[in-house]
Amino acid sequence: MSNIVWHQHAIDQAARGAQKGQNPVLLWFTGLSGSGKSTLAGALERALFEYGFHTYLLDGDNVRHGLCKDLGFSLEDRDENLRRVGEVAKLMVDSGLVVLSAFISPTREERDRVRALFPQGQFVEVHVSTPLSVCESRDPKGLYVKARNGEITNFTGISSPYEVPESAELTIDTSKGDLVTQVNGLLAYLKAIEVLNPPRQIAGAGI
Ligand SMILES: Nc1ncnc2c1ncn2[C@@H]1O[C@H](COP(=O)(O)OS(=O)(=O)O)[C@@H](OP(=O)(O)O)[C@H]1O
Ligand SMILES: Nc1ncnc2c1ncn2[C@@H]1O[C@H](COP(=O)(O)OP(=O)(O)O)[C@@H](O)[C@H]1O
Repeated sequence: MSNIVWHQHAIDQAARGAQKGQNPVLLWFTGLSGSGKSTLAGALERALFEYGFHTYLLDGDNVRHGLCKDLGFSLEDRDENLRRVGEVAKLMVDSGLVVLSAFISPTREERDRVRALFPQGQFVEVHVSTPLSVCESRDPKGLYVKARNGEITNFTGISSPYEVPESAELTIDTSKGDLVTQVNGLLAYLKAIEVLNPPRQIAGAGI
C-alpha cells in the first residue's frame, strides 16, 4: 500500500451531485430476512426515481449473484460481503447518486464500519424492525422453515445472531401501518436532511 498514492480528480463528489441537483447519500436498510428491506427500499427508489432523483439500489440477493457470489453466510463471509458492498456504495455516493442498500447486515460492527466510510449525515441507517415472529410467518422464500428443519445452517435470527441497531436514524416496523405511509416518512426525512439540492417543490411527492 505504501507505494500507492491517492489521485485527486478534477470533478469531485460535490460537482457530480450538483450536476444532478441532489446531495448524495446512502440509505442503509438493515433487518431480518423477510422484514421488508427490499420492498421498502424498492418502493422508495421508485418514488425517488419518478421525482427525478438519480438513484441506485444495492440488494443482498442480487449482489450475491455476482460481486459476492463466492461468499456464504458464516460471520466471516458476511463481514466480507458487507465490506465489499460498503466500498461499492461509497463509490456510488462519490459519483453523486442517492444510494439505497438492503442487506441483513447483522452486526453493529459491520454497520458501523460502513458508516465510518462516510462523513456525518451521509450514512442513514434504517432499521427495519419487523419482529422475528412476523418475518417467520411471512417466510416468502420458505427459508425459515428450512432453517427450523436444519436444512439451512447459520440462518439469521434462528441459528445466527442479529444485533439490533442502537442508534439508527430511522426505525420502521412493516407489520404496522402501510407501505405508502412508510415511504412518505422516508421521503420526509430526505427532505429534512436536504437531499434535494437546490430545494424545489415536486407536486404530489410530499417533498
Ligand atoms: N443463512 C442465511 N441467513 C440469512 N439469509 C440467508 C441465508 N441463506 C440464504 N439467505 C438469503 O440471503 C439473503 C441475505 O443476504 P445478505 O447479503 O443481505 O446477508 S448479510 O448482510 O451478508 O448477512 C436473504 O435475503 P433477504 O430475505 O432479502 O434478507 C436470504 O434470502
Ligand atoms: N411495508 C410492508 N408492509 C406489509 N408487508 C410487507 C411490507 N414489506 C414487505 N412485506 C411483506 O414481507 C415480505 C418480505 O419482504 P421483503 O422486502 O422481501 O423482505 P426482506 O428484503 O427484508 O427479506 C414480502 O413478501 C411482503 O409480503
